[in-house]
Amino acid sequence: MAESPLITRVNLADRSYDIQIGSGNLAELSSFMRDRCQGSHVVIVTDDQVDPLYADKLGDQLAGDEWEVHVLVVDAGEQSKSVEDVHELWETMLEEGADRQSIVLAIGGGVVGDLAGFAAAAFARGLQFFQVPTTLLAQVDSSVGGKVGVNLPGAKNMVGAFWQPRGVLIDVDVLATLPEREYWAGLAEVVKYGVILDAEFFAYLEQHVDTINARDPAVLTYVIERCCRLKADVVEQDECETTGLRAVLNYGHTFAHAFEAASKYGLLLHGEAVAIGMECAARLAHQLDRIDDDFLRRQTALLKSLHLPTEVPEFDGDELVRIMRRDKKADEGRLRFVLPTKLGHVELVKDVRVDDVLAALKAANAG
Ligand SMILES: NC(=O)c1ccc[n+]([C@@H]2O[C@H](COP(=O)([O-])OP(=O)(O)OC[C@H]3O[C@@H](n4cnc5c(N)ncnc54)[C@H](O)[C@@H]3O)[C@@H](O)[C@H]2O)c1
Ligand SMILES: O=C(O)C(=O)C[C@@H](O)[C@H](O)[C@H](O)COP(=O)(O)O
Ligand SMILES: [Zn+2]
Repeated sequence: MAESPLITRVNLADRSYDIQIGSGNLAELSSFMRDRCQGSHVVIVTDDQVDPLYADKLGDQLAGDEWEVHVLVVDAGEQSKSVEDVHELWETMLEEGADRQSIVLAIGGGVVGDLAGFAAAAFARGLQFFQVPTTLLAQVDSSVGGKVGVNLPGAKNMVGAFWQPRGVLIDVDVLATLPEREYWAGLAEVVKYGVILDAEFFAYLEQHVDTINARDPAVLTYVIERCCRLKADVVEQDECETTGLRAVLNYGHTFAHAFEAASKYGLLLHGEAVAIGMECAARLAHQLDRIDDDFLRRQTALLKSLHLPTEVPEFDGDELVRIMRRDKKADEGRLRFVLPTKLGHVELVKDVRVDDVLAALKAANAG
């Protein structure tokens, strides 16, 4: 018999919600939603790869349980996280009769979650929203915490909102169909959680590399639950990144977002960019005498053992720095980076010198 799902709660006053993690629990989607929202009109947003695998059947499940269902399908991939795509979603939602009582349900990876969440946040000034994340990255990170939005060509996630879901339903079974590259990319955010918040979890990852690479369901369930809990603890204390605490979740992302925008979102997956970004951030911290050789060695080794890249592709360093100045953490154009001091602890560091950033980019490739 399947084990009962785990539930972890994100406590945010009247915006609190459950993250349910289980195996085979997508069968309970209808009751999961019914217990947590008003209304009966559901707009499912998914992509053209997840639709035939999961969203189509989940739509049938909901329709069979007396929900009125519309399924909106975008092209798979980062290019769909655009102003044009969200505009098209809004137009279609209007045509399909969506109103303030409608519910937006994202079924897919982080692209679908961020896009659908932003469509929900702004349509009629805010619709109820649920997440069914189907990539590892979305299960450990993007479906939790309420950051939703789209990219501009020159700046990642530049237009968006904080809009919490009513609930997040995670079924680890769906990871069985995830292509290897996408699975590995999700592991970058997993490693991030160990580095920024939990040295013991980092050591657990080091000790379980083989079972993680084999997608062992019990190990994955533990990993997903731990990441969701670590993220929820941060989000509960700084929901809208106002005190600076939430910025710790951005470790490696100042570099990562610059790589993604510089390559027009077409070269690296987000998780791959984060892995390289963490390597660069660690190199930067090492240059600034904030971490020792052992930290650097362990982070690089773990990333590599999980099939993640650590070398920076051919980019113009000055162009990367220009993009980094638009990072949402930048302070009037002055660069700020999340840098570690030891495994399990990072800090937001201001006034980092451009020469040090350029040197870190070079050092990532020298190691
Ligand atoms: N909001 C946040 O807090 C947050 C956090 C981290 C990342 N993100 C964002 O998430 C995005 C990346 O998300 P992603 O890595 O999930 O990429 P993605 O959404 O593009 O999904 C990756 C690919 O896997 C396919 N796929 C999804 N589930 C599948 C399954 N179960 N089986 C087979 N194929 C499947 C998709 O069709 C897609 O082609 C980026 O835009 C990033 O900025 C947001
Ligand atoms: O939830 C957060 O906060 C994060 O920073 C998580 C990141 O993994 C994620 O990529 C996020 O979308 C980055 O946000 P941004 O504000 O830097 O665009
Ligand atoms: Zn990320």
